[in-house]
Amino acid sequence: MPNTMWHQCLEVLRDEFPAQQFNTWLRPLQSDLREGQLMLFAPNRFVMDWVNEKYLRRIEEVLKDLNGGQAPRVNMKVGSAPRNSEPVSRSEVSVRSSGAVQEESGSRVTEEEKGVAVSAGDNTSVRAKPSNPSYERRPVQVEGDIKHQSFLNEGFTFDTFVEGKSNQLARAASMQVAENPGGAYNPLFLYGGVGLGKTHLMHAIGNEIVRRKPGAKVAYLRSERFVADMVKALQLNAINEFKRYYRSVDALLIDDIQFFARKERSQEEFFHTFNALLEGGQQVIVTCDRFPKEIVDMEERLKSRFGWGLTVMVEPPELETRVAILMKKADQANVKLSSEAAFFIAQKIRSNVRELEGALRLVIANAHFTGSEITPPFIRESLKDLLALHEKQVSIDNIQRTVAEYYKIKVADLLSKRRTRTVTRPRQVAMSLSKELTNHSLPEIGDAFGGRDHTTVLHACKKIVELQETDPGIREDYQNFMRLLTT
Ligand SMILES: Nc1ncnc2c1ncn2[C@@H]1O[C@H](COP(=O)(O)OP(=O)(O)OP(=O)(O)O)[C@@H](O)[C@H]1O
Repeated sequence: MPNTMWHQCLEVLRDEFPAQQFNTWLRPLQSDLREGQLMLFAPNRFVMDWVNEKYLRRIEEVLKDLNGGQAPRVNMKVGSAPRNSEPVSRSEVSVRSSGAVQEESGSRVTEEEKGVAVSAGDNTSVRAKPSNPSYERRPVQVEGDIKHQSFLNEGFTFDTFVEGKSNQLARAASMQVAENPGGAYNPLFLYGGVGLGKTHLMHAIGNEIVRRKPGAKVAYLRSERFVADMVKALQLNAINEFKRYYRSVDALLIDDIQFFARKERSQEEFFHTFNALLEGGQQVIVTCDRFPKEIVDMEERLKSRFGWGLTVMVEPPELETRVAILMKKADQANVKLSSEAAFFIAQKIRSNVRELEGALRLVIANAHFTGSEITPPFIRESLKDLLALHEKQVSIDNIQRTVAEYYKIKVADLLSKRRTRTVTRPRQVAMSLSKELTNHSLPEIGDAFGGRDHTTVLHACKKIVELQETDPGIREDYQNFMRLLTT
C-alpha cells in the first residue's frame, strides 16, 4: 500500500467531516507506513486521545476500502513522522531533521518590512480597540525598550467572553493553555474571520497566565509590531537584544500573523524565536484570519510549525450566542436590555461581534441622550443608517443570481457537481465575488455552492485573480459584476 494512501484517506475524511473538525483533529496527523503498518503521529496527547476515541474506527474503515478490503494495522503516537515518510517540502524536511534552531541564512529585509517599520511608528504597538469603551491597557512584566509594547487588555478575560457553539472549542483550548502554558497545546493557533473574538481569547489567556503566576512575562503584540521592532533593531544594530527579549518571555502572543506575508526576514526571525520558545517550553499563541496552510506568501516551514500544537477555528456566532453577547455587554454597561430587544439587534446584525457591539453602543448612546426605552422600534430608528447599509450589502444569493443570468445558465448549475467549462468558470467567478463582496468565510461560501470544500473556494479565488491578469474577457466580466453588484 503506497503511503499516498493516507493522503487519499484524508481526502475522503475531508468530505465527511465539518471543516473545523477535520482541520483540528485529522489534518495535523502525519503518517509513516512500514511493513503494512500505518503509524499516525499526533502533535500532542490530547489530539491523539481524541482521534483514537472519535475517528480511528472510521479511519480504519476508509483505509480498508481504499486498500481493496484489506485493513492495514493503524497505530498512533505523539510526535512527528520520520523524515521522508510523507511528501513534504524541502524546507520542512530540513527543519525536521535538525530539530533545533537553525543557522540563520540572513534573509534581506524587504521593502514591505521597511514600510511597516515606518508606519507602525512607536505608538501603535498596542492594538487599540476603539470599539471597546472599557479598553484599558495593563503593562505586563517586561524589560527594557520593549516595555511599552506588551499590554494586555484587562477587559478581555474568560469571564467576559461569552461561550457558544461557534467558539466552544477555541475557548476550551484557550483555557487549557492558560492553565498549563507551554504544555500540550504549543503553539495554539486561533483562526477565523474578523471581529469574532480571537484577540479577546488571546488576551484572556495572557491575563489568566499572569493571574495564576504573577510576574510571568507575557508579551502581546500584533505582527506588524514584531516587524517594526525587528527592522528598528537591525537599523540600531541591536538585533541580539531583540532576540534575547523575545526569547525570554513565558508566553508570546502574536496577533494577526497574516501580516507576516511577504516579510521574509521577519518570518525567518519569528521562525527562530518560535523554535527557541517551543524548545524552552514557553508558550506561543498566534491568531490569523485563515488556516495556516492558506496563508499566502508565508514560508512552508513556518506554516508547518503552526500546525504542531493545536489549531482551532473561531466561527461566526449563531443567533443565540449573539443574543447572549448583547445581554452580557449591556450588563457590563449597566444598561437594561430586554431579551426582545437583544433578539431584534442580533437578528439584524449577523456579520461579527465587533459590529454587534458597535450597534449596541449606538443604541445605548441614543437611549441615553433621548431618555427613551430600548424597544424594537427605537432600535430600528437608532440603527437606521447601519441597517440600510447592511441591506445594501451583497449576498451570496444575489451574486449567484447575477452571475447565472449574465452567463445564461441556471443557479442550480452553479450549485451542481457539473464540471463542464460553461459551468465551472462562472462558478469560480461567483465564488470569488462571494469572497470579495461578502463577509462569509470560505467554508460558508463552499456550503452555499452545493456543499463544496473551502479549499475549492480558495482555489477558485486564486484562479480568478490569475485569469484577470491573463484573460481580458474574464477581467471585463469581473469588472462588470463588481459594477452590477455594488452600485
Ligand atoms: N464570545 C464573545 N464574548 C464577548 N465578547 C466578544 C466575543 N467575541 C468577540 N467579542 C468582542 O468583539 C470584539 C471583537 O473581538 P476581537 O477583537 O477579539 O476579534 P478578532 O477575531 O481578533 O478580530 P480581528 O480579526 O479583526 O483581529 C471585542 O470587543 C470582543 O470583546
